[in-house]
Amino acid sequence: MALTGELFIASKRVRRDGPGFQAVAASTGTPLEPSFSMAVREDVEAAAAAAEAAFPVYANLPREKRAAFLEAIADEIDALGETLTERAMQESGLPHARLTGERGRTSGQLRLFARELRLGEYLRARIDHAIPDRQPAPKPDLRLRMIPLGPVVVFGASNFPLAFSVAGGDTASALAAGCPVIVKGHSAHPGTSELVAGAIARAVEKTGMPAGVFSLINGAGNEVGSALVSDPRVKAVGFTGSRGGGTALMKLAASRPVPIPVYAEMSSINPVFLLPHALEARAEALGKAYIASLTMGAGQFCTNPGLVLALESPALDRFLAAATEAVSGVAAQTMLTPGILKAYENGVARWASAPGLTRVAQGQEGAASCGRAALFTMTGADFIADPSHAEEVFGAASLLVRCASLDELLAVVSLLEGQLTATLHLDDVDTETAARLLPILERLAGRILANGWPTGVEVTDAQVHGGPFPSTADGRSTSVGTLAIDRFLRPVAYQDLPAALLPAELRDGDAGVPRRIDGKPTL
Ligand SMILES: NC(=O)C1=CN([C@@H]2O[C@H](COP(=O)(O)OP(=O)(O)OC[C@H]3O[C@@H](n4cnc5c(N)ncnc54)[C@H](OP(=O)(O)O)[C@@H]3O)[C@@H](O)[C@H]2O)C=CC1
Ligand SMILES: O=C(O)CCC(=O)C(=O)O
Repeated sequence: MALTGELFIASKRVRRDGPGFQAVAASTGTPLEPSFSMAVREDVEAAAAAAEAAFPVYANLPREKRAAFLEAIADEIDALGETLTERAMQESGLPHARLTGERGRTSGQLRLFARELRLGEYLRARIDHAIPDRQPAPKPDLRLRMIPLGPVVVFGASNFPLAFSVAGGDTASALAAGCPVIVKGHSAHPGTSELVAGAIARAVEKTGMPAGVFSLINGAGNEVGSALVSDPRVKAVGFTGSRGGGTALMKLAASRPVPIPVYAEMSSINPVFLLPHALEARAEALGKAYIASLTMGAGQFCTNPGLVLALESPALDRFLAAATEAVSGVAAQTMLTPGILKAYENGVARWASAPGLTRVAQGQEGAASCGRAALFTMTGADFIADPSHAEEVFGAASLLVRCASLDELLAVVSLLEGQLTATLHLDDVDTETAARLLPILERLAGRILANGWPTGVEVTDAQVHGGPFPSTADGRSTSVGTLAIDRFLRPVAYQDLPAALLPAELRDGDAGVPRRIDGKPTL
């Protein structure tokens, strides 16, 4: 399937003359064909106008039609097979097995949202019947359901070119909610983006969706993304990337005449707690597993274990020895972009020159495009003196904080910012310590794990991939799992409306969706 380098406006390919840009092979820096069009202001305008025109039609389609559309996108992505995986490998430098898995995750989550639409639970349908003779005043008839917000802008993420990009979780959940999507493609993988956009455009045609339900816009610099977030027709934003980028978009969205929500997933260091008995029982195995999680995908996961906390003990020395040995054997790995590599190297250099931090191990040297894993330690007391070292270093570098007591460990935790995850390694005998930590971790993070590692987010109904700022912009939400649909919905109540005007799910009789009627759950 030949790439054309075109944009997609209202599901149609559009070429822009003028300066374009090329992707580069992540491992060699060699430019890749073709040249990609850069969007101009009128493309933003056209995409927003088309999304706005499509919205009332798309939002009011029967849920089954939207479900069939999502499944058609999934089928088209699966059909791209190796063509998609190979281009994503070239552009991202990520390995084949990882991208094959990510392709399956991408089509799988589209199908999961199709199921969510059929279930209809997300509508939160509620009916409170009128009580005309209630004293001292009659009770009105009230009925509630969730409706879509309107056009959504999604920023593709560099580190998940499939599952968090053009047809990733943000797009799948927004389309499921009934919102047209305009994707701002990531400049690191324009070919991958074009292949996936082509799949969506074919699904639009096959299932008869309004064309404006999807656009893909590329453009370097911040101009195109900022113009999209500022457009009055856009009603919400999904973003995965840097803290700087996410907070800039939050400010922009909040300063619009009509502010809109930005669901940005930004930085997280995912603290891991090695509780004493678990550490004593399996220090070496934990040390090895830690480094495997840390270095997966060159550490370019927002869920990677960037901070480990434990109490001083001989078992901690055994853990560190195993982790040190494992890091030393890790080959350098290609990083996503030269910019991300440079930011990683700067972060490691910052840690290496900071008083109180010791670099205890580093991975093997590699090619110029590769990042070297690195492991640092410091004491709890030094961390408390300068908690700025808790800033995310995006890549395979991690910091082990050796604490003199549980109180010191708790003092370190109190200095941490909001996190996507917190992990406990524990045995039965550690339960009391874990119970002390748990309420603190609930306030800190969106997902709490026991005896596992945070990388690799399962896409399910009960997943939360979110957390307090700065891990995300809004800790009340998740960007993975079916609850992600909530970000793009809002409730509307209908008071005393005639049945003929009510949406089908709110009429009396069997509506085929779970509802709460006069306080009682049905179905
Ligand atoms: N926590 C996480 O999940 C992730 C964190 N990162 C962090 O981000 C760093 C850079 O990676 P990258 O993926 O390029 O992330 P960025 O945040 O730099 O960029 C992500 C997207 O947002 C756009 N963007 C960024 N800032 C603005 C702005 N101020 N206004 C409008 N649009 C903006 C970019 O557009 P354009 O390219 O056109 O500028 C790009 O499309 C990494 O080194 C890492 O620290 C990266 C990926 C995931
Ligand atoms: O660990 C995962 O599967 C997801 C990680 C993620 O969301 C990210 O790195 O941006």
